[in-house]
Amino acid sequence: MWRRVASLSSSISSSFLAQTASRLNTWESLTTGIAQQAKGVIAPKEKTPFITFVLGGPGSGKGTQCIKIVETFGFAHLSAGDLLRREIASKSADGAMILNTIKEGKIVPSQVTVKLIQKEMELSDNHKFLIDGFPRTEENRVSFEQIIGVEPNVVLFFDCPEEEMVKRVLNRNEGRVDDNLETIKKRLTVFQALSLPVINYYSEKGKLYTIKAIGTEDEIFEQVRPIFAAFETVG
Ligand SMILES: Nc1ncnc2c1ncn2[C@@H]1O[C@H](COP(=O)(O)OP(=O)(O)O)[C@@H](O)[C@H]1O
Ligand SMILES: O=c1ccn([C@@H]2O[C@H](COP(=O)(O)OP(=O)(O)O)[C@@H](O)[C@H]2O)c(=O)[nH]1
Ligand SMILES: [Mg+2]
Repeated sequence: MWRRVASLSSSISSSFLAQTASRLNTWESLTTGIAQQAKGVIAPKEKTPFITFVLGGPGSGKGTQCIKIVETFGFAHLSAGDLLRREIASKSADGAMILNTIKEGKIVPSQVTVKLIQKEMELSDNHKFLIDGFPRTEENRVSFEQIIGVEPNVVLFFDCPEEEMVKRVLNRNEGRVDDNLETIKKRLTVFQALSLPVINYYSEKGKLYTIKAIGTEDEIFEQVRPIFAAFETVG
């Protein structure tokens, strides 16, 4: 956990601090609380974070492929939808609002989702994060950048035909309140209107990797594998 390095920070030489200053900037907002504990010295994390956003319509196979990426490349998997469902289950203050939003296929306010993601990142021992199903709107994206203070290294887009996504969601069988035809239709409209602009943004930034999300799970993973393999080689 990156908290533990806070106590070491006072013994780190100033030249080391100078060398790592730009890296630390990326962690500044995430580490603010910890930095304050360390007598005003910003606590370095052991490694620069490597962030992947995993995007795609409902049922495009994001979660399924994330499991394979975790197994093969050792990322921490943070599913925004799972974090929100956990809030509902824990009967937190936001639980009822989140449940209604999910049933309607709408998007939960950015601050709520970003706070949950931030907490998970802080608690993780890992520095490689797969953020699954987020950001879903431009507002989500900007909010993450402002609150967390970092941008993704890689953005995966699972590109899947609508009729295939509908078929998969209706067969998902996980007892989800949003896996019904009425909600999925709303979700597809929200995806087109609000999520595609985020995907286009990262395409223009040269960070987008588009995966043709039809075929078997293994066939799809063979498109995903080389993307991360290339980053492993670079170091
Ligand atoms: N390549 C695939 N072919 C057929 N079904 C798939 C494929 N990948 C995932 N599924 C199934 O489709 C459903 C939706 O997949 P999931 O990973 O939950 O998608 P998402 O997280 O994008 O909504 C699940 O029931 C999953 O088992
Ligand atoms: O950043 C997020 C992620 C999810 N959701 C809500 O949670 C639902 C389910 O998201 P999840 O990623 O679990 O769905 P999937 O795409 O995997 O079917 C979405 O339709 C939204 O209502 C949200 O508001 N913000
Ligand atoms: Mg999912």
